[in-house]
Amino acid sequence: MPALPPDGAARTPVDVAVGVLIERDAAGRDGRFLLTSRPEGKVYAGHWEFPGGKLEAGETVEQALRRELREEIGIEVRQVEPWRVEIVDYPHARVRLHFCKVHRWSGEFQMLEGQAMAWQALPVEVAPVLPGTLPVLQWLAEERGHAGPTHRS
Ligand SMILES: Nc1nc2c([nH]c(=O)n2[C@@H]2O[C@H](COP(=O)(O)OP(=O)(O)OP(=O)(O)O)[C@@H](O)[C@H]2O)c(=O)[nH]1
Repeated sequence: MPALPPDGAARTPVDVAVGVLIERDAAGRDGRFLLTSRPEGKVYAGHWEFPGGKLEAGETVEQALRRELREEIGIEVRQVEPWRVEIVDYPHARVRLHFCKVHRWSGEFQMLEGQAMAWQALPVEVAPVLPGTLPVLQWLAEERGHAGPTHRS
């Protein structure tokens, strides 16, 4: 009988679309970015993350991102820029995170799932941050030439 693959390798990743909403200053430079807290009742409740969620059957990353941000924070995304893809192994799931930058959206923010929102710069002040979010803070730090911690430990 063939040996079973180790646990992590056996788990097919779940695709997740994640939006990194970024404000631009008057000179067009990237400024603060939006974090939201995970609502009660979800795994990692209270942890801060970039808003998003799992792709539904047949959806593209962009379609899922538009739907999730409409459902969770009440905005219409106007433009999506695919950025990086990262696989993270959690005890509860293996996820493939499709991080997209979003610079243009419309509508008023509404926290439709009882979350909190916070516009943040580096280092991030809200805590705790979801583990899967930490690489993104590192990428933003590299892009922005930010030295030192990216978040509170
Ligand atoms: N939204 C989001 N999810 C992330 C990030 N980083 C990260 O590891 N994840 C993981 O990706 C998965 C997203 O699932 P979710 O539970 O938010 O998705 P969903 O809104 O479709 O929820 P549901 O399962 O209640 O329908 C979770 O396992 C979450 O831990 C992030 O920055 N943002």
